[in-house]
Amino acid sequence: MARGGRGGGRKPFRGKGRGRGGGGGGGRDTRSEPWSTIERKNELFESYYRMGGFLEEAEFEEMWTTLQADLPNSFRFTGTKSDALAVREIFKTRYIPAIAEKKFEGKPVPPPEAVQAFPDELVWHMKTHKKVIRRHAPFADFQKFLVAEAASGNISRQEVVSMIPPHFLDVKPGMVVLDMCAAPGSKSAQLAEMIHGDEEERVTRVANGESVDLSAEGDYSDDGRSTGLLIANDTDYKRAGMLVHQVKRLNFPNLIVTQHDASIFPSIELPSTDGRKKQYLKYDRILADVPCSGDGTARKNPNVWQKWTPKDGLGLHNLQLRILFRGLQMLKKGGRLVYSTCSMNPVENEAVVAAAIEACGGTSKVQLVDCSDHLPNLKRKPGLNVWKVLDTSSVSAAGEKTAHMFTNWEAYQKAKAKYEVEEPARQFSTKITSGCFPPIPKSPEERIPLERCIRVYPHQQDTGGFFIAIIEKLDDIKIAQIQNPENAAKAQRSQAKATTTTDSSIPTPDENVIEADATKEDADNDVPDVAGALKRKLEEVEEPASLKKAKADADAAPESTEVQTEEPILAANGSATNGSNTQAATPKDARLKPENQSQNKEYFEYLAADDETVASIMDFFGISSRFPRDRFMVKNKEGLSLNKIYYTSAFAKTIITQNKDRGMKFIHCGVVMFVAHKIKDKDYTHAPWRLQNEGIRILEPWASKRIVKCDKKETLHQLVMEMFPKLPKEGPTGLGEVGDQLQKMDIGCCFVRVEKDDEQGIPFRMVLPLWRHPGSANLMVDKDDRKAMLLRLFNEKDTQIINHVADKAKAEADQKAKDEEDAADAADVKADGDVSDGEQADEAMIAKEEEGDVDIDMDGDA
Ligand SMILES: C[S@@+](CC[C@H](N)C(=O)[O-])C[C@H]1O[C@@H](n2cnc3c(N)ncnc32)[C@H](O)[C@@H]1O
Repeated sequence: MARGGRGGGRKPFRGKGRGRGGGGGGGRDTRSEPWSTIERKNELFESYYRMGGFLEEAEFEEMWTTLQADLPNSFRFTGTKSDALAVREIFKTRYIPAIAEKKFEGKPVPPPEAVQAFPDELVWHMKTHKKVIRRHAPFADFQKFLVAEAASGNISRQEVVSMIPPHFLDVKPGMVVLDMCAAPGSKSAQLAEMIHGDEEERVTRVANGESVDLSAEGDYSDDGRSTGLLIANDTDYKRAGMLVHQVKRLNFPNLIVTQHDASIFPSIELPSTDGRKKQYLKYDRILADVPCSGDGTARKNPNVWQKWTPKDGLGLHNLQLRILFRGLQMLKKGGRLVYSTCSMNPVENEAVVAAAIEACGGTSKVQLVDCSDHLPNLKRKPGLNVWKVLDTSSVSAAGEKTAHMFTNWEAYQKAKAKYEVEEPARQFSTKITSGCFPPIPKSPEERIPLERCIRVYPHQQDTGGFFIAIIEKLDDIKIAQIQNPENAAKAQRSQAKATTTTDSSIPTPDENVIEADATKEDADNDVPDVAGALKRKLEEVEEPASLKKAKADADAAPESTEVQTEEPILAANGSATNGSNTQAATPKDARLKPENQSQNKEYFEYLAADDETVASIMDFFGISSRFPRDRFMVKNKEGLSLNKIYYTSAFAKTIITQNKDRGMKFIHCGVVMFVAHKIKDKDYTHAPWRLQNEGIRILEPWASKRIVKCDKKETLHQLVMEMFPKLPKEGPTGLGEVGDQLQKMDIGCCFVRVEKDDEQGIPFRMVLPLWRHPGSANLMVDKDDRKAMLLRLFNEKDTQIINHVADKAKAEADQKAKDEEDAADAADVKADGDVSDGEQADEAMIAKEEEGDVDIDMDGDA
């Protein structure tokens, strides 16, 4: 990835305020109690999974014990494969042997281990107890490395199971990918890496005039650059903000972030090819990592233990179905969609997949892909073909709840209808639809092979629980109306009533109903043995085979109705046309108007290809004319190059330009490439713009001027450790080969190139921006990133960064304070008030300087 120089980049996301790291979007962790004190018990939750036919008894016990245990920490090495492998190697050779030697209370301490499910040892987990980590130096060192590399973006802490779905999407560079529910963005990051591929290496070779196969392993036809695009979307305002924060650090110009309800995700318009007919974007790959109850995250989420009810899953089924269906609509023919949840509940999983396939017109239109040979080391279980639906009912909102387990739709309807006659006040969930139950195929050919879905249970490889379905689109699908459960409930009631009066085989409530005292309060406190009650009393509602068969035909008809061929959800004038889910979508949501964008609008204005500012920057750095000049963008309404200039891929530009006035909520796009450097005397340089860590690697292969080579590791060490080292006009600089080159260079920004050098222990190529001042030079890398570089490259943990300018400023401030002190009555004046906070003053000043907010002293000599 175009990560600026492997040391730089913006202040990265440090995980604060994160939701579940790629886990579910359902109940979030809002705990105030310490996790260790949370009682990992919920009778209803346990009963459902114990008795629902998921696992054999012995295996269930193993699964349940694992689910109650803490989750190991896990992380993956990120970025392009070669960079990720290089950082992994540092980690393996430097930290693992030291940890492996340690003993705690006489026993060997388990070191971090590579997770075998993933290739190339790029994913690791660690089960070591905090107590041990705190007490042992090798762990503390490793922890420091982990934190520094996570901050620099070379390591991403992510749950193991959350890393699985992108692996099954089979993304290639050049593909157009939509991540429908993307926040906080850990899977988007994986997808971006896949779309990016080994772009940098190819671009460098193309720029050097080498002949390169630009179609091998993906589409790199844009002079070695990947032509693909990732659209990462989330409907939630706050979480979308987190998503932007997370993806910004990827420095990926082929990325757009949107904020829409995925179930009515707008159709994105493409430029017309014949001048008349409108065309809409279809995706090669779609990830639908939908909001879910998150019961697979129980190992780190107390809400699951404290609040789980069957209504969580039932309440989400319809939204999940609508999101999946919309995804399938927008998928290209031949394209692949991965549907995933961090729930183990079939109502949110197999039921959603089956209902969506039926709504699409069956397995001739969309089909589950058998991926049993992919990620062969991933332990998994097949998807379910049979399951039960658990519901609770009560006679009043706060009243005692009764649990019911239904095996099919008819049984549910009959039981409910009977209650309506005998106990009308009893309330069932309004969310149960026929789609919550296992599908009944009309014929063997139409059977949906749900066993191709993938279930990952916690005990299999010491993770959370997860579900993945890989779906391929075989043919175009018509738009269907997916019923809203509230509306469906009315229809169900009348239908069920009719059935009640004619069907003598209706079981009595006693046969159907689990008379468990599972009141909400009880579930939280001293719950009676519901599992026991279930075992003793449960007689699931099964219909006689004859009745089942007689009804199969009627039942197999999808509850959706085909209404018309596909039309865009968002028309050119911003008003909604008929979408897949017009019943369920509020018209207000769908009818986005262009004006809606005026509030909190992000502006994306592209500069003309012959923009004078861009031309002067290109000239200053000697950028080849092959580098595209029409992809630079600014983010102000007037389209002026004032402070920052961003760069996007060609396709991102096409999408933004074509759709920004159609009501699309684009909330992020573009990698910051240049920042205006506000200097006192602009005559010093004709391009007072700074290169940015974020975009530097995109530009550097095409540059022929302002390049400084750093060949020696000790010079690199000095540049990293010292901010604003002196650069005398002549004579020895003390900055090695870099100083010699800088002496001959005018004021302004330049590229510092550091080539990979195994002998010297430089594990990968780096490109860093440096500002050459009149009397000093400074790498434009912030303090934290400098520290991370010192640790990564030189194994230095505690080296202090020297800041010559700040030291000078502090010395001056100290002097001023002292002068004031001398001048004042020594007994009354405390002179260190304002100026004693040297560190703070330094930080503020450097931060301002790095942001370009202050005028730099052009004599900048330290
Ligand atoms: C399971 S989380 C996604 C995790 C994410 N894929 C990752 O790996 O970091 C589900 C996300 O769906 C979002 N969401 C909920 N309802 C949505 C909707 N109707 N449309 C789009 N996103 C939605 C939630 O805000 C939440 O961020």
